[in-house]
Amino acid sequence: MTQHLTAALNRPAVEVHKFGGSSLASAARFQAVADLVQQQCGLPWVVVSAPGDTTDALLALLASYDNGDDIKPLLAQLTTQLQQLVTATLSAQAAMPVIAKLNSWLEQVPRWLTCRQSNEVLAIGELLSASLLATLLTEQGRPAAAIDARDFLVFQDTNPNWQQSSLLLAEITAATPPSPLIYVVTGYIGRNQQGASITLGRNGSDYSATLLAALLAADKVSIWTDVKAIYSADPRKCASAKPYSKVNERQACQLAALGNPVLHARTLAPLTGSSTSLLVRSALKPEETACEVVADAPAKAFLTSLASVRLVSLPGRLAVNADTLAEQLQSPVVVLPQQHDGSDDASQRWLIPSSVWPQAATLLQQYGCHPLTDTFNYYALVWLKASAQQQVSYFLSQLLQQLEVQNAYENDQLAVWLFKRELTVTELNKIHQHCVVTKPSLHLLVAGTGNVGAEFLQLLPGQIETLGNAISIQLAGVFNSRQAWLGEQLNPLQWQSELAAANSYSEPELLAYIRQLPGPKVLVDITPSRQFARQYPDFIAAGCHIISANKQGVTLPLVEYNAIRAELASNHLSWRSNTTVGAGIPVQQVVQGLLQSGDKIKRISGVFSGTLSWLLCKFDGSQPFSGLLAEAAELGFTEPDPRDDLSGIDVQRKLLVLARELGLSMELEQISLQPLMPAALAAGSWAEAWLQRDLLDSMLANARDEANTAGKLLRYAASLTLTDHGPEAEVKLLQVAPDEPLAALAPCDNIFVIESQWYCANPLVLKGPGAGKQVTAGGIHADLAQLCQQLILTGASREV
Ligand SMILES: NC(=O)C1=CN([C@@H]2O[C@H](COP(=O)(O)OP(=O)(O)OC[C@H]3O[C@@H](n4cnc5c(N)ncnc54)[C@H](OP(=O)(O)O)[C@@H]3O)[C@@H](O)[C@H]2O)C=CC1
Ligand SMILES: N[C@@H](CC=O)C(=O)O
Repeated sequence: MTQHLTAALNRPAVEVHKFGGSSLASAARFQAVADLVQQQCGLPWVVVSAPGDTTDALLALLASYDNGDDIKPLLAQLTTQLQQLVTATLSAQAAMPVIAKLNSWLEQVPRWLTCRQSNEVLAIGELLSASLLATLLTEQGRPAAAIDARDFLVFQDTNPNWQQSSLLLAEITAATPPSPLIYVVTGYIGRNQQGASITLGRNGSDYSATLLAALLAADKVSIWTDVKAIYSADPRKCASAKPYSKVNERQACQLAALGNPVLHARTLAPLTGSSTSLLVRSALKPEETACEVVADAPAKAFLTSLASVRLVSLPGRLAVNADTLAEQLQSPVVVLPQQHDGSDDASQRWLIPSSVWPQAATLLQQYGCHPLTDTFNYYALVWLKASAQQQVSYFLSQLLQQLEVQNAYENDQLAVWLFKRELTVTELNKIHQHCVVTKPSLHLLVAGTGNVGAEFLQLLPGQIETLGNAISIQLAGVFNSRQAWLGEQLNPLQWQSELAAANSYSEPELLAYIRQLPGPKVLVDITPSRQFARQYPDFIAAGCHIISANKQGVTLPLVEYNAIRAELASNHLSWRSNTTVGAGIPVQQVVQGLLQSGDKIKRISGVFSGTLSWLLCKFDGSQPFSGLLAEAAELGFTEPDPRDDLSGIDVQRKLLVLARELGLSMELEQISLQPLMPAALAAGSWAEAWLQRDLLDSMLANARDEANTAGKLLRYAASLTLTDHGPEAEVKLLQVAPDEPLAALAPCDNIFVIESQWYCANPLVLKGPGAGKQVTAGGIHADLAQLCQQLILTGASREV
């Protein structure tokens, strides 16, 4: 390869930009390419493919001619299509010479066909792209010249003739006028030593670009495509495919040799050993970071497939190697790793695409190589490993067995699996999750933005950061009873202003949005709404794990509660509700821990209401009870409607939650309840009840006086006892002696006294603040962190 041309051109930095057919499929996309070219610094060199599917249309024309059909209709259709492209892209005046050239090429088609000069026909698409783009750039004030690559790109057999090509290119640039020009070069075509046009095969324009870059000793080649990177797998099939920003050269070559569509096998060859960097960039999203192919990038994991291949067993010593055959076939030939089955079988196994098998068989015969056994047709999946340490795990091998893998070949760098049928997208995704370590990502939806919900959201950015190394939590929705702020990657710092500006929503709209979010996803219910909790089955069917601070769901009548559990089980989803009892105190976890480790719980009792604990601890007669109640509400201890606390229903619900944790099929009505408010306050709204607070004050003053007289303290207590006749559960106001465990509470404390087979004489006691927005929001985050842990351990997206 020569580098003299760059010196002769005396340009500070040389960049080659290649645009494929889909980037040039319409006038709008030509315009976008022209804009992109103009944004590049200096004088970029541009390599273009044929517009859209022009090459396919030309190939169809050739096939039609070979079949003896009349080509006129196809030719007329193509002529119209290309002329329209030109007129839609350029002004009338600028279009005229381009149309004239196009017509002259198309008019020669019948003659070329007769003379069997099919490559002349195939060149038309690239010639048009170069001419059209150069004219468009010039029209926009950036003088450009179209170059037919056949004027300089010369091949000897299948190899470029570097010296001749370099000299010819220098002559072209020397002959152009001195004003600075952007050169737009045709991809895909060249000339052989005899002067005949040749084409460079599938994705040949990429190869043209790297050949040109080598001739120019360019600093950089950008391959502009419709994808933004080289992915761990085909992103159209694998939802969790990872875009890589750097891919090492060895693996890029391997991928190309395996027929991966992003890079052509020969694309990389001209740059081997040079300092030219190769970038894959998205023409649709040019602002996104490019993916660079570099020599020393760490290896990554990839999964790539060959849809229909022949497995060919050949003798150990061969007169031809796989690379040579691949070159001749212009198609991948994959050498399979040896199977270490203990035999001394020295034969080689190659995979050859079925589409080129007839030619391959003929070539092999010419080299005197005869397949040892019959060849078979397979779908092949290849895993390029990120390191030699990556092995086929137990779970992966189980999965492969389930999918009826026929043959498996593995070495330190890759594993190849052969199947009798093409794998489905779901199957591919499952294998991908085992082969490519991806950080799970969890979509989070938050319902309820009141007292506790706002605190939860306030803590969220810190939690996202804390858990960020192992899992990516993406806020995907925040809503209350009025508005919903929905979107896949919301900034939690902006929830207040964004929600305030958000629209109202309907339940079907919300569900439709959630359904289309990729899993895993979690709905965090921080509302007090029973109606909302009744919709859990819909959210679960839409793929959501559930975290409830809302006690309504966990205390629904058994029929509904069991239906939710069944829906969760059939969707393999979980339900966490640790804050429904004891706020941040991990009561349910402790109960579950004891049960799972074989203990038998006999009784759970204590003070389960933070609000009532706070009120009764503080209630010394210096102010009416209702005065303290207003303070408790202000501090965020009370339920949204404080009568849920005063009526004892909140504690009754908590006791039911614990009973159900113990596996008891209980209903709320089975828990006897002594309210801590007069019945008259139950009617109407809370505002109306508040007007009758004197009744409440006098009831509590009386109770306090009675307790004082007995030298005791008031505590609102709950207990669940498992007796031989079944469970007994009650919630009531107690007078306790100052030396009893329930007496020694700080305001707002909950206490849970657990008596079990193991904790018999000396019960297990959990104590701490049982209400308040901070501890509750913290408790919800603990549930979220546990869910994340579960997703990390099980490989989140395996739940797909
Ligand atoms: N405070 C505490 O110590 C503890 C509280 N909890 C539970 O936390 C939950 C929230 O309490 P808190 O924050 O004080 O309540 P708030 O009344 O302050 O806030 C409730 C929020 O839920 C929203 N909401 C109500 N109904 C719906 C619905 N159908 N759909 C969507 N959103 C709805 C409300 O919307 P809008 O703003 O539109 O009215 C509001 O944003 C309750 O279930 C409570 O029992 C659990 C443990 C401890
Ligand atoms: N209002 C409740 C809040 C927590 O569940 C209580 O006071 O315990």
